[in-house]
Amino acid sequence: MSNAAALKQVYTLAIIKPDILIKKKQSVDTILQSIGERFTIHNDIKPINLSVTQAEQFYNDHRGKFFFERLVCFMTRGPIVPLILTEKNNDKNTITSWREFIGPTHAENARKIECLRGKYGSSDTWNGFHGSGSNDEATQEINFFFPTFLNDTTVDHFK
Ligand SMILES: Nc1ncnc2c1ncn2[C@@H]1O[C@H](COP(=O)(O)OP(=O)(O)OP(=O)(O)O)[C@@H](O)[C@H]1O
Repeated sequence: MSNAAALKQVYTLAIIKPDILIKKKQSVDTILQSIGERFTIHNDIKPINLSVTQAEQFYNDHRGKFFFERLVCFMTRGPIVPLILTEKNNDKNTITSWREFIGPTHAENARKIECLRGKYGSSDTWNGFHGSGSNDEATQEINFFFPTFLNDTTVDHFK
């Protein structure tokens, strides 16, 4: 593996999901501030809307599961904010750290601990936040939303 490939793995792809932008709009600045205290945000913070085709593609691994249609419907219901993040503490793994920060997928588990999903999520589907599950997934998901970022030579990927 080249150095560049190894160092690029520090990124993760986070999403603030539509439930936050629809139901908890007044909390977005607070959420972004708390994210910014722990993570560096590498992209412009810009709400975008996913088409059904894009949402189906993004969650393709879940195709066939009982919640797939519900998930696609939810993710296309309103704007989302995709974020490229790195953990500010170099001793911590960005992907694990962000997933810990957002908390468990299911609302009932998330509410038991201090985490973003526990605080702002509403249900198993409307759970507020996404985080890449692995380095490969992070690369794939960053390329999905930001096709030029990982190959952008004007970005310092070596920090
Ligand atoms: N049992 C379920 N019932 C309803 N919705 C679900 C269920 N499991 C997952 N989902 C929805 O599908 C998304 C993707 O599921 P996945 O298993 O990948 O969870 P995750 O990795 O915690 O979430 P994400 O991929 O969004 O970070 C979840 O975040 C949630 O919105």
